[in-house]
Amino acid sequence: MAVFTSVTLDDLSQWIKQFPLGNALALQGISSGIENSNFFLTTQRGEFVLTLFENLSFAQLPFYVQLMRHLAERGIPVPAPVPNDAGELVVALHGKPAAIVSKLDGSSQMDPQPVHCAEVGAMLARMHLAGQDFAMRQPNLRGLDWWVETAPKVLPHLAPETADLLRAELAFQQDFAGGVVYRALQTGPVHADLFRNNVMFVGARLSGCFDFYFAGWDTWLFDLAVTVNDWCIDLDSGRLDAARVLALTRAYHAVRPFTEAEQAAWQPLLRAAALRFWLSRLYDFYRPRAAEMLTPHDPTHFERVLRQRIQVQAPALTA
Ligand SMILES: Nc1ncnc2c1ncn2[C@@H]1O[C@H](COP(=O)(O)OP(=O)(O)OP(=O)(O)O)[C@@H](O)[C@H]1O
Ligand SMILES: N[C@@H](CCO)C(=O)O
Repeated sequence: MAVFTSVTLDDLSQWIKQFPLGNALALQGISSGIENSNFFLTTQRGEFVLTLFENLSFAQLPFYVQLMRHLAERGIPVPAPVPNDAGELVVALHGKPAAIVSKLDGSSQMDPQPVHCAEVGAMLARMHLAGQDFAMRQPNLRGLDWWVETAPKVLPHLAPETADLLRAELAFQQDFAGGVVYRALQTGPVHADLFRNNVMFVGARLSGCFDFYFAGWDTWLFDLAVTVNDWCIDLDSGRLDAARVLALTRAYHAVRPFTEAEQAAWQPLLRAAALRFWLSRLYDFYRPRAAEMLTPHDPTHFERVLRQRIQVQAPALTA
């Protein structure tokens, strides 16, 4: 279980009084996350999720929780943060920033079919449009600057040929990000981590998405590339599955049509999205943190995905 900070019902008995939720009745650590300490929390008012943020500061958090509130108010199915009596969405618990959000119905679809991918594509496009009038700005903290800063920390651990791939891809991405095509891409607040395990379904209907704690200002296309690189691939080989790619991208396009620059940038951004998670997984793998139980994600998966995106042409965005 990835619970980095232990919390008991006793710890909550006074703390919960600042929220309009009644008494805390049950608390259960959630095993699946790797970034934060998450708990299912039952109170007299219903079921919620309590998150203690292990890496994010009080200064960084308003962006994420306000974005969730903004999207929830515009009908995007995301967890709504619960304000305390002072109107605050983030409050200290055991010295760490913490938030309570509504619990979504449904369960993850870990074997997605085109029908699920279409739901995800349409929701992502609606989310991008709904974020257009969000007033706060925060960069994607796992964007290019972070890649440049992090690569030297993991390179010494890699075999020479793997290190060459990382260096070459980073150089390619720096070059691409400096070009006219990249600068023409539409930007806004993006989720940036919309993997299968961050979306809920009830049957074939998407019931919500969560885990906004890697959200930030970035290109909409990067968000789409992150999503496609998880939802539309064969997990063993990293290969794209054309039927799922088309279902997801067409559903997105139907809500928010792609621009010419986006079509030109598609393959480079699929590579960028693979690099981003390869790097973060390498970083987590070689610099593990203490947790009660933690299984780090496999970095070689995204190395395979990156090699695939370099070698194999992806289906065109509006084919
Ligand atoms: N609002 C919610 N409603 C229902 N379940 C939730 C909600 N938020 C989190 N969960 C559950 O908690 C689990 C872990 O949450 P989350 O993915 O946010 O953790 P994390 O540590 O930030 O993870 P990650 O490894 O994906 O970055 C999810 O897989 C999901 O089962
Ligand atoms: N989605 C990330 C984990 C952090 O949310 C990964 O698969 O590496």
